[in-house]
Amino acid sequence: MPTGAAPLRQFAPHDVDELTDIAHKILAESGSSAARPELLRRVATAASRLDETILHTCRPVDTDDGLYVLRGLPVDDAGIGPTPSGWDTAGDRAAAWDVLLLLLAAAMGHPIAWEGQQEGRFVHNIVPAPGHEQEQTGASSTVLLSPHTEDAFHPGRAHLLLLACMRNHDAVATTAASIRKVRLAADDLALLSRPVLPILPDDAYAEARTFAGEPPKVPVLWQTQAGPTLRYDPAYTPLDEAPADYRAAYDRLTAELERVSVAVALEPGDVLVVDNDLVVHGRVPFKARYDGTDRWLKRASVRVPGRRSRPLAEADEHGYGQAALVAHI
Ligand SMILES: O=C(O)CCC(=O)C(=O)O
Ligand SMILES: [Fe+2]
Repeated sequence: MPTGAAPLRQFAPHDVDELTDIAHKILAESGSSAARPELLRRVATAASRLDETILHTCRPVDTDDGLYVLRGLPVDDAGIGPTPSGWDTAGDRAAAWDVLLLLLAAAMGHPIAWEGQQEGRFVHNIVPAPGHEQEQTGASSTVLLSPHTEDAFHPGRAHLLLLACMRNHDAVATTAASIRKVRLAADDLALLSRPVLPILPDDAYAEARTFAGEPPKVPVLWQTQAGPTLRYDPAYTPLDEAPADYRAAYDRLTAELERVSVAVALEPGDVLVVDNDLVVHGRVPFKARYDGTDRWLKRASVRVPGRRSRPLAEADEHGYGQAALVAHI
């Protein structure tokens, strides 16, 4: 089974019909999947009336894997048209899936967007883009996208990340590693729970990268009643500024995350739901085709109201001037 060790949650056929019918209806009423307030309101109303069995399938992660795959929703490969050559040309392509993903997101919490990323869209298109092959962003391909917490630099980052697969002919895997499977010595846990280094904004946020304020130092690990959570993005963490013992502990965490990492090769219609407090995700390297048949994911981010999985001190962080737009429902 290509999803590796990811727990699979299958939608029943009549749940699939309900979700796709609602998505098409909302899209027809709204004319476009661009998330205007009216569309978000329609999605919220529809999400609040979803069938109990759908809500049960979309329940929070309930294993130490920290993730699951939703399966059963259809993708019409011919109908969605060619894979766009970049997020900026995606526009309304596969728009019914934008609505579908928002509907699932709204069933789990509040969908969020970022003013500074993909023009404030609530559903991002993740496709390999010419000229970006080597970046540490979703647009890359030839490099390993190293494991990271999504939007780790920001206190308003998502609690859940939803990755929906439109197309993946080469079965390119998303990687995922859960902190709940990691084994570390008590000394390492203690050291990594101290605020020693900042996490800087990633390359997807051009404006935040020029922010003048002092970068806040943040802990990598945090203990909650349910177990540890993490905030980790080595590609944007200035590790050479830390003392040697801290760096060594960080390296041991990295090695452990590698040890427990699973590869999830999404199939069209799969929706990978990742708990962003438990799991770091990445992507294996691949060769982009640039012929309209490339791998194509859609991504939504969710905040879960009332969750206590993070240090209270995060409330004082400036977030590098970036604001999360929350679709309050
Ligand atoms: O391409 C993937 O599988 C994951 C990319 C990624 O890190 C993201 O979309 O946040
Ligand atoms: Fe990511």
